[in-house]
Amino acid sequence: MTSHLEQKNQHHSRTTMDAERPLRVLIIYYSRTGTTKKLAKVLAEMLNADLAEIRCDRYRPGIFRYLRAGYDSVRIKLPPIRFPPMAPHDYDLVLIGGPVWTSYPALPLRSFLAHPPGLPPRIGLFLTYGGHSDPVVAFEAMAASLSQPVAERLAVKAQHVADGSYVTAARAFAEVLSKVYRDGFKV
Ligand SMILES: Cc1cc2nc3c(=O)[nH]c(=O)nc-3n(C[C@H](O)[C@H](O)[C@H](O)COP(=O)(O)O)c2cc1C
Repeated sequence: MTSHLEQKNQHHSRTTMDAERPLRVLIIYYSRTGTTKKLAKVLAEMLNADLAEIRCDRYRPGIFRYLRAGYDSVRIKLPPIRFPPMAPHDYDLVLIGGPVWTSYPALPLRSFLAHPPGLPPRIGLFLTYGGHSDPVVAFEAMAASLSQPVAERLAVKAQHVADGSYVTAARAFAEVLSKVYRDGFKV
C-alpha cells in the first residue's frame, strides 16, 4: 500500500530537469545499538530510499566494546569497516548518518568518510546523540571530510528516538529534501 507520505513524495520527487523521474535516494548509516538505524529506516520509508549499512565488528554491543569505542574515539583510531557493494554515485542524493561519539562522528563513520566511494554532488547528513554534547562539532567534522557541500542536516537525541517523537523531525527533514529537489537544489 502506498502511504500518504509516499504519494506526497512521489509528487514532490519531480525535478525541473526530468519531470518524470523520481528522486533516487541512498541512506548510508552506521549504528552500534540501533538508535540511528531506527532513524535511517524511517527516513528510508519517507523518501522511498535504499539503505546501506556500514558495519564494524570492533564495537558490537556490550559494555567492554562501549568502553573500547570511547577509548578508540578519543585516540581517533579508525577501525576496519564493511560496506555493501553499492554505487552511491548512481543516486541523486545520498544521506550519511550515525551516532556522535566523544563529540565527533562515530569512528566507523569516520573510517567511511576517510575513504568514501564515489558520491553524488548532493549530500545530506544526520546524527543521533545522547545530548551531552552539541552535534554541530560532529556535523562540521563530517562536512570537512566531504568535497560536496551539505544540502541539509538533521540531529535527533537518542531519547527522542526512544519516545517516538523523532518521527516528526524526520518527516520535516524528508519534506525539506523533497521540496528542495522539486524546486531545484541550490547546492
Ligand atoms: C563511545 C560513545 C561515545 C559517545 N559520546 C557522545 C557524545 O560525546 N555526545 C553525545 O551527545 N552522545 C554521545 N554518545 C551517545 C550516542 O551518540 C547515542 O546514544 C546514539 O544515539 C547511539 O546511536 P546508535 O544506537 O545508533 O549506536 C556516545 C556513545 C558512545 C557509545
